[in-house]
Amino acid sequence: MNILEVNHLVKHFASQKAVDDISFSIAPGSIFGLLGPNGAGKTTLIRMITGIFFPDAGSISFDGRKFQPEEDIAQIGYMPEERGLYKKMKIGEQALYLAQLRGMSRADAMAAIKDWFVRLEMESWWNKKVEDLSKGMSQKLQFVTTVLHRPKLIILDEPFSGLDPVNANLIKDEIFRLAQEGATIIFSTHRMEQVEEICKQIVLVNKGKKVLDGTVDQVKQDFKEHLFAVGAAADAGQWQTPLFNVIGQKDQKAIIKLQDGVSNNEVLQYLIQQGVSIQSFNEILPSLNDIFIKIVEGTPTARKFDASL
Ligand SMILES: Nc1ncnc2c1ncn2[C@@H]1O[C@H](COP(=O)(O)OP(=O)(O)OP(=O)(O)O)[C@@H](O)[C@H]1O
Repeated sequence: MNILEVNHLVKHFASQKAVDDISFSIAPGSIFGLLGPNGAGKTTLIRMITGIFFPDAGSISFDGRKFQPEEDIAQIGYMPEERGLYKKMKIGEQALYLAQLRGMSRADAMAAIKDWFVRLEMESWWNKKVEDLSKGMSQKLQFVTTVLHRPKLIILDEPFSGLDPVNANLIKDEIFRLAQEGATIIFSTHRMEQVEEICKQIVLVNKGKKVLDGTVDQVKQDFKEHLFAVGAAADAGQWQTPLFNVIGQKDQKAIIKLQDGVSNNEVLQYLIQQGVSIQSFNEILPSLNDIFIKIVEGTPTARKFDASL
C-alpha cells in the first residue's frame, strides 16, 4: 500500500494553472525527489499534500484512505523553505513547544530533543535564542522540529540550503536513517546532484505538469545517448568508422557516440583491429542535471562536450 497517492490534482491561481493534472504515488520508506524549475508548482503541490491548500480538482489518499488534513497532519512533518521559528524564544523551549503542539508528552519530547541535539551536535544550544543562530544552525533546528514527533511522511523543501558540507552530511545521514526506520521522505529541490545521491524515485514538474516519473536509474537509462569514454593510448582523431563518432575529449579519454544499433563488442573489435591499447571503456549515463536541462530547456545533453571538439 502506498503512503501517498495524488490523483489528477489541479490548483489554479486566477487564470494560472499552478498545478495541472498531476498524479503520482509514493511507497512507504522511500526517499522521493520532487523536482522542477522555479515556479513549476512544487510548493503548491506540497501545500495541497499538507492540507494548507484545498485542490480545485483531484484527490489525495494518505496511508490507504482519503486524506483528512485535520487528522493526518500529525503524521506529516513539513519543513518549508521559508523558516517559521519564533525568533525570541530559546531553542530548547521552542523545540519542546513545537513537539507538544504535535501531540508529544513533555517527557517524551524532552527525551527525543536531547537525543536529537546530541546526534546533531546541538547540545550547547539549549539556552540560545533563535535570533542568535546562523542560517545553517537554524536550518538544523528546523530539521529537528520537523522530525521530532516521528511523522510517517516527512517533506523537506531545500533542506541543505545554508548548510556547510559537514552539516549537510549529518542531515543526509539522518534522512537515510529515518527512511530505514520506515518514514517516507519527499525531498523538494533544484539541486540535482543531491537528488542523485539521495533519492530512489523522482517526479519532475514543469509549468504545472508532470513531465517525468520513475526511478533515478530508469530515468538515466531512458535518456542515455550511447556515449562512451574510451581510455586509450592512441590518437582518437585517426579513428574513421561508421560505428561511432568521436565527439570530444574529457579527462584524457575520448568521448564517442555509437550509431544506433551498434554494440559495444563491435566498437571494441574495431579498436583492437586498429591496434589500440584500451585501458578503459565506460558508458556515460546522463546526470539528472543533464536530463533536467534537456527536458526543461529542450537542450541536447551532449552539448557539454562541444567545447572540446
Ligand atoms: N498564493 C499564490 N497566489 C498566486 N499565484 C501563486 C500562489 N502561489 C503560487 N503561485 C503561482 O503558481 C506557480 C507555481 O508556484 P510554486 O510556488 O508552486 O512553484 P515552485 O515550483 O515551488 O517554485 P520555486 O522552486 O521557485 O519555489 C507560480 O507561477 C506562482 O507564481
